[in-house]
Amino acid sequence: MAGSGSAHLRPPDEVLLRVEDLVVEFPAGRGRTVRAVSGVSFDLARGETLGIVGESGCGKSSAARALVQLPPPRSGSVRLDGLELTALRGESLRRTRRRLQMIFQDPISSLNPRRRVRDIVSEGPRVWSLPGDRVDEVLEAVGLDPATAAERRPHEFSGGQCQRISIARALILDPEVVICDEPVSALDVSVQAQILGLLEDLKDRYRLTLVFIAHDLAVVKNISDRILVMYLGKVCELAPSADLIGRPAHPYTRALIASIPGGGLDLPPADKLISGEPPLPVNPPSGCRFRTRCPRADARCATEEPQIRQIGEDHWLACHNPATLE
Ligand SMILES: Nc1ncnc2c1ncn2[C@@H]1O[C@H](COP(=O)(O)OP(=O)(O)OP(=O)(O)O)[C@@H](O)[C@H]1O
Repeated sequence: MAGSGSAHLRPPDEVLLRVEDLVVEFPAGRGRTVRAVSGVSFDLARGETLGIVGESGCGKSSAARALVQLPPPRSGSVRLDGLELTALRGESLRRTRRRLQMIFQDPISSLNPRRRVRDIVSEGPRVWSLPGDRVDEVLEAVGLDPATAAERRPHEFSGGQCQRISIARALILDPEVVICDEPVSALDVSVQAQILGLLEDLKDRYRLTLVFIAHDLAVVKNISDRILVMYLGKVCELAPSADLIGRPAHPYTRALIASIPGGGLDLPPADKLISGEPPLPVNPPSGCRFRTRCPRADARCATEEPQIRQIGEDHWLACHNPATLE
């Protein structure tokens, strides 16, 4: 049975990955802890792409890493096909982790500069004792010519090509879920579109389920089936992509959309929808965490934390004073 912060979760048998009440904490000096992720829940059906968006520091990467238990969350549940990952240790955790692969923001620094592409891509299968003879296949799948690319080293490639190599390195392990943490943020805009297109193709070809993290809503809006908006470690809003972009209800989601050039909605300028800087996660505001920057905040927002509730078909919101687009 889902808790009050998990009302938006689908029944376990309908989902491949189910994350419930995830809490991630880090030491923050002087005996304090920072709660980077504070009770986040979401799920993914097999073959679905979930976009997770929010400003830098809202806890997206911490949530992503907690899915693969690196490090394990402080509390909460992460279930892959019914298997509780937080209960696994040692070899069984290692084996299960192969099924969830991550792709990171900075492709160049995540590749060992001294090794040839063939060795980089085949390292995973060696470690996992899997057949490593798919190097050519996965290089071809990510749009690199195996005959020329496999014997070269990362510095001979552009940023976009290095990201293709990172994707090949993940694909060769035959993952079910690929967690993409800001995979195009370091790339030129034209290259971003190519990598996004590639991920969509690979998703169909290899029947992948994707978690796609970005600070920029414009990046996730076309690739995601559903989008989850996070603010200061909490879920603000979750809805199918077109619904979230077309009918945003949370003041923070509206501010994110207003900052997309040509966002398509008749919204006030972003600086009228959000003010100031995000508070420090070590000392979050009482009640609704967004209230200190929110033009719609009232007294209730300071005292009562909004719980997630349904406002439309599969559209979920945590806000006392949502906006509607008339
Ligand atoms: N290893 C760590 N030690 C201490 N604090 C951390 C650590 N990792 C993250 N944090 C803190 O947790 C909060 C969330 O960070 P996180 O990187 O998850 O956010 P993010 O939304 O992914 O941002 P970014 O896109 O900048 O990485 C921040 O306040 C950050 O300083």
